[in-house]
Amino acid sequence: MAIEQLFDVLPLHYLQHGISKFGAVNVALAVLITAALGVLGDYAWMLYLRSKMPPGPLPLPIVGNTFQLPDVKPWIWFEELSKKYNSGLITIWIGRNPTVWVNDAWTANELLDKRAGIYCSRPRMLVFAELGAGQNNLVNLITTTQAQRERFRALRKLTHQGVGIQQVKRYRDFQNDESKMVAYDMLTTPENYVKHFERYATSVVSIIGFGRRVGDPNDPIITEVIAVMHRAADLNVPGKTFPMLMETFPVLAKVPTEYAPWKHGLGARGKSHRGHDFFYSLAQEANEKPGHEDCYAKMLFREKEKYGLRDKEISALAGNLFGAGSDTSSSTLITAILAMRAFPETLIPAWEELDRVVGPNRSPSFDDDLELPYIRAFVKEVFRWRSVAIIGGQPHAPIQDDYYNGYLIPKATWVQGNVWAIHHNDREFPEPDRFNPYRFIKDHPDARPFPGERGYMTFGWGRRVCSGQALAEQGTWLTVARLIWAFKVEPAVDASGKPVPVDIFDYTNGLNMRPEPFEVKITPRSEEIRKTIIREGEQALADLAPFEGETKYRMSTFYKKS
Ligand code: HEM
Repeated sequence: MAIEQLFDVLPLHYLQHGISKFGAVNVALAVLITAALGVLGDYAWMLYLRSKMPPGPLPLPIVGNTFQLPDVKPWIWFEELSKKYNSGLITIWIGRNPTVWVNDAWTANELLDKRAGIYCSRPRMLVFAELGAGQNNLVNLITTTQAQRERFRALRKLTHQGVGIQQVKRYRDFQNDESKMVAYDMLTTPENYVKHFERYATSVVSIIGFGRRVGDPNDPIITEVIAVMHRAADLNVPGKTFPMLMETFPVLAKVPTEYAPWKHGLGARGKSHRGHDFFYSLAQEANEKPGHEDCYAKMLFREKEKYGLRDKEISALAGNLFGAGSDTSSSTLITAILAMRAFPETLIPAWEELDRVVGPNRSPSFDDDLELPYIRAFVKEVFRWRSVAIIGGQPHAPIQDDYYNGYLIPKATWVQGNVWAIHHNDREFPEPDRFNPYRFIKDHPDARPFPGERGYMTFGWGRRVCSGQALAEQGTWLTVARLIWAFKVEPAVDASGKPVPVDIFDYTNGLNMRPEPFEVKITPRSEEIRKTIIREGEQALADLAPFEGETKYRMSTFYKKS
């Protein structure tokens, strides 16, 4: 577009030549007039597009709606706007980029699922992709050309060979064992429940990826990877501090980081994508180590030639397990604890069901699933109530101009599913902030129609739906069922003996959100159950022994914020 090109085509020597020939004042005037005309023309183009696109607040030239964005949690504002304009789709201009927000389950289903062939691409993303995980990483891959689509299919196929529906059934035993370790660790340090969940989630993907478990909750791989994920999740929330100028003027991303405060330390020259080297090193280390022949890293090296895999792709595929799988899965479990603490009445039918079907002498396993419909509903409600990927992960982008209800959605527009609004609509979920598993019990008066068989949109849509969904659903079922079976979750008490309240709205501001730290009292439901947890935990630890091992690599030595 005009303005962007202006920056690209104004080499300095032309300017110097112009000044010596026409004088500084005249050149300055000419530059000013050209710039003003450029801005005007550009704004006219923005307004023209706006008249065709879904409704939304009036954008300003160059900055769009950026300075109207709230300081935190813009998804709540988008939900309000969607109600105000009475439209499932709204347009928000982040700088000069129009972004379309889908606030309604039926519209999301219509566009992102039913028209999956059109909405299968990602837009160009400076912050998340080019300065972050890489635009050629599967999660960010643009699929507008045939060659890109073929690469996407190959990378996605390889991911499915690691965590596809059939594959994850093979992981049930060790995933179950790691989940038993959570219950076991909760007996001694229940106050560290967040750490136990992070260890569990990281260990599961580490075993899958590298044949190596993560046994220590303070292992730097947990803290370092999750810290990077939180930073990426914070930086990518559209807001006044969102480095949106770069998305509008990609040329700004080329300015050396030390002179570019708007880059927030991203993409330091010569250090960009260093995280990749870390994951490549982990994968190579696993590949060279004897044993665990079926781990994902070894599979990637085996398939390297067949798929023409570059080192960066191996690194990205291996890294995605951690990047996409550890923070998301652990945050979901923290939400489950918050729900148990804030809505204790929902545990009573769960305990009744578990006591009837499972009893105190063993913990629940997958084989019980069909006989535990309320537990299944409970887990679904955890996914719905406070979905971790609150704006549905990365944006989709249509590969051609598309129309919906007469509105234009131009090719390559950011189209983002507002999962908050979708799961918060009281037409589908009456009293949406109330945690209520009965919404997912068939024919129950609290159940409402919802597109798709799962009843929630926590894992995204269409061809970009989360590759790790089966693994995450399986692991969340196992761990939530076990936690309910094992523990009472009650208010913590302060020094004066008063119960410590919790706030069900007090969540972080990242696009992967989790509850802010809260205190809670977690104790075994009975002495018999406590003994079972110990017995099963000791057995699980013995069964997990073949996965014990150390890595010599640390993320912090590869990936430095400048
Ligand atoms: C509770 C846990 C999880 C949640 C809520 C979640 C959610 C999501 C969402 C919303 C997306 C974007 C989908 C879209 O663009 O429509 C996504 C993408 C993705 N997720 Fe997950 N995820 C979870 C766990 C995992 C795990 C455990 C893995 C792998 C081990 C994983 C791997 C991926 C990958 C590779 C993509 C990119 C797919 C693509 O662009 O083609 N996720 N996830």
